[in-house]
Amino acid sequence: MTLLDGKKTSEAIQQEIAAEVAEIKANGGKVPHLAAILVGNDGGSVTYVNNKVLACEKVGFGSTLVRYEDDVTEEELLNKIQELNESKEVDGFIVQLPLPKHINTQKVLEAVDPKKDVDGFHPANVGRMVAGLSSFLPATPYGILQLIERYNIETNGKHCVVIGRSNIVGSPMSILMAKAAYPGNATVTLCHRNTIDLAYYTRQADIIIAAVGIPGLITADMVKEGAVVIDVGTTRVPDATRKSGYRLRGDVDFDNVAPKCSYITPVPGGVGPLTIAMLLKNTLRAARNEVYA
Ligand SMILES: Nc1nc(=O)c2c([nH]1)NC[C@@H]1CN(c3ccc(C(=O)N[C@@H](CCC(=O)O)C(=O)O)cc3)C=[N+]21
Repeated sequence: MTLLDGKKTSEAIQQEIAAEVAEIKANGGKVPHLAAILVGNDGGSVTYVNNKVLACEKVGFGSTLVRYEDDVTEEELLNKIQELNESKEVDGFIVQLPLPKHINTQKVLEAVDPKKDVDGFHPANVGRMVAGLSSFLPATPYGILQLIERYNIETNGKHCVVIGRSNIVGSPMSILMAKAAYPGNATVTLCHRNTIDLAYYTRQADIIIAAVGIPGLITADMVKEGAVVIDVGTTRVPDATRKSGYRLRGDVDFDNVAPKCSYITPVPGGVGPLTIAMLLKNTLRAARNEVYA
């Protein structure tokens, strides 16, 4: 069993990005700049956004964090998005999800200029991805592709079972793994909450990608010997022995599943860190105008 070390892979990617930033600086060019909009004080969201901002500093990007209280109006958010769309300084930006209930998330995501949509959530980028055109790939699926590629994991003709159909992970992942490309060329099954007998599918899987947010959903009896298991879940569960009061748990029962696997991602230290690295990569691509050239 080989651990897919997301931390190490993420650091390698961030070093590559830092080297490119140094080159941009040496040539007197503009340093890439990422902005993030964060609404509310939820501990998880605050941590993730802070990690993104810290990662920007580490690779030499500029960064801006725009914070609002939970009672921000949709209009205020849309005005800020307009300002960021027009900003000469900001190359790409994200609106951290989830947003409060009184805000129409789809309307907000559609207000982002697709050229600055480094989360890849705008329908224009989703459509371009599906059509096989150059687009911003959502950071988590993009990170999973990087892990597969950098560990030289075979995907051609393999049966890949994706669990979870979210717009940000499961759905795009299923599309990307079926594409005529590497990583890709897999036979893909997309399972979700309406799937009858999930284990029937997972037991046939060469590659399992679990992205549902149910801790420990995937147990050892559901996994074929030698399978590749990628765990996207990062659910906070109470843990009195930790200073923070919680710990992160994945969708996979790691201790019992890992011995059966050829490759497996840990949680934390698996897919999560890649999400940050690929957000930076997308920001670099935005700054270079690579996607909509
Ligand atoms: N507009 C938007 N874009 C996102 O990309 C986005 C979002 N909203 N909303 C929430 C989810 C979740 N997400 C994670 C990012 C990093 C880790 C990550 O780095 N996790 C570390 C642990 C971090 C910790 O200690 O909490 C790990 O797994 O090792 C996890 C989850 C991005 N998301």
